Amino acid sequence: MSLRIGCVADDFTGGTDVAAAFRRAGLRTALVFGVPDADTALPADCDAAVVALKSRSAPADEAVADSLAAQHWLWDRGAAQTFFKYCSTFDSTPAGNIGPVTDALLDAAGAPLTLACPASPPNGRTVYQGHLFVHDQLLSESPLRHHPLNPMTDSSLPRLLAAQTRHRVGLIPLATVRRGVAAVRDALLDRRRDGVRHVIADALTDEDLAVLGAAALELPVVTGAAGLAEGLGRAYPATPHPTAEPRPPAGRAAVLAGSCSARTLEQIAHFRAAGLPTHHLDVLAAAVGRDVAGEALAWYDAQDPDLPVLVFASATPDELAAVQQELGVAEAAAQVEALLGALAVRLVRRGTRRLLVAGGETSGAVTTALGIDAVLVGDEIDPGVPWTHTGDLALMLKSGNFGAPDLFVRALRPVPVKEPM
Ligand SMILES: Nc1ncnc2c1ncn2[C@@H]1O[C@H](COP(=O)(O)OP(=O)(O)OP(=O)(O)O)[C@@H](O)[C@H]1O
Ligand SMILES: O=C(O)[C@@H](O)C(=O)CO
Repeated sequence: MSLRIGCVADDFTGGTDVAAAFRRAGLRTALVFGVPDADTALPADCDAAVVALKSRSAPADEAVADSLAAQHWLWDRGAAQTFFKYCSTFDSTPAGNIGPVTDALLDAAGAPLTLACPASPPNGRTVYQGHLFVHDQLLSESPLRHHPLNPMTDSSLPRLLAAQTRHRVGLIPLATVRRGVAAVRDALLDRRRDGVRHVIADALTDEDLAVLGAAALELPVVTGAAGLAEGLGRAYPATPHPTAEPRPPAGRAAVLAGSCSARTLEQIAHFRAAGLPTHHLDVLAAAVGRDVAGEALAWYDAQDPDLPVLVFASATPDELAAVQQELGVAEAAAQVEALLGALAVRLVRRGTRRLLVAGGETSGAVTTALGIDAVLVGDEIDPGVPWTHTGDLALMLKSGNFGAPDLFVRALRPVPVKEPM
């Protein structure tokens, strides 16, 4: 069976988030890491595939080239429709690549226009009169105004997008969305007659996104975050799947954390408070040649194999600043990513079968070190945080701020071993 929908996501954990949304909508979904090639094999019998790139902060020409390569690969596997997934907080700058990538995907598809909506109501992201809200605050008044890479100081999506494309940008307001699918389709035709290429739509709820998804079913290119992906996925007629869903295997369980976000730090504290074993990686010691990975492995070998373990480099803002001051930001990140990647390989060799990785960059380092290029998306444990499967390994890639504080403990509970009949 060939794919029905293909998705290009601009980062790894965003890819995981959107893949979970397609699966929630009833589509059997694969997640592919990095630009795939002819040898990249998809799990059998998938309706949707998400190619997760690392293009969010990349220069526009590089992001365009990678996104087009992914789109062609997805077309070759039957995906007639392309969904471009960016962050629900529209992370980008005036020199950003959301506009250029969307224009390139539209040009390649020969499509006149696209529907765009980054709303993700379960995460508090809504769009009203073209303005993006984060919970009860405008984007530009939310903590995202201080984002280290892309400070978001404007909430107007039409203005943000107009700065990134030479084409016309328009809006479908909430009143039209609330009139239903036919009204949105009519509005799309009107905007097309007016020469608009990027049609931003308001949405406050999952029901609004279901209306938009149904109205966008025939568009070759649709863009947004996980909310619209789920709406679109629900508009596809259900198909039966002969292949059984994989379950997380029994076997040792471990967390590798490189994310320093507040939520990850809470999750680590919760794991420790639950009495489960944790081990801290000393990044400065690794930088001066101490065998920090070897020490971590010796620690792992000494633990009760029935308990999940957690190995972390994650640091508080003050600790992080001190390490970065000593090593430089890039060198510090490279040390951490090399350590966690090498550890992932050695833990899996020693029998870890459920591996939870915290952090987008960290996830990239771990999947690369493990040589994993595609996984099948399985049970979602918290919104946007599913188990994924490859061979006899279950992998969970967690975005820094995703998941409840007790996620690590809940996700890594022992898997009941089936009684023999
Ligand atoms: N102790 C440390 N010292 C210096 N750098 C660290 C340390 N711990 C982690 N890092 C670096 O911090 C960065 C964390 O980014 P990562 O993307 O993994 O997490 P995140 O930003 O919380 O997640 P997301 O991208 O999903 O929001 C990584 O590059 C990691 O190598
Ligand atoms: O859309 C979101 O907020 C997330 O999937 C994400 O992209 C976080 O980096």
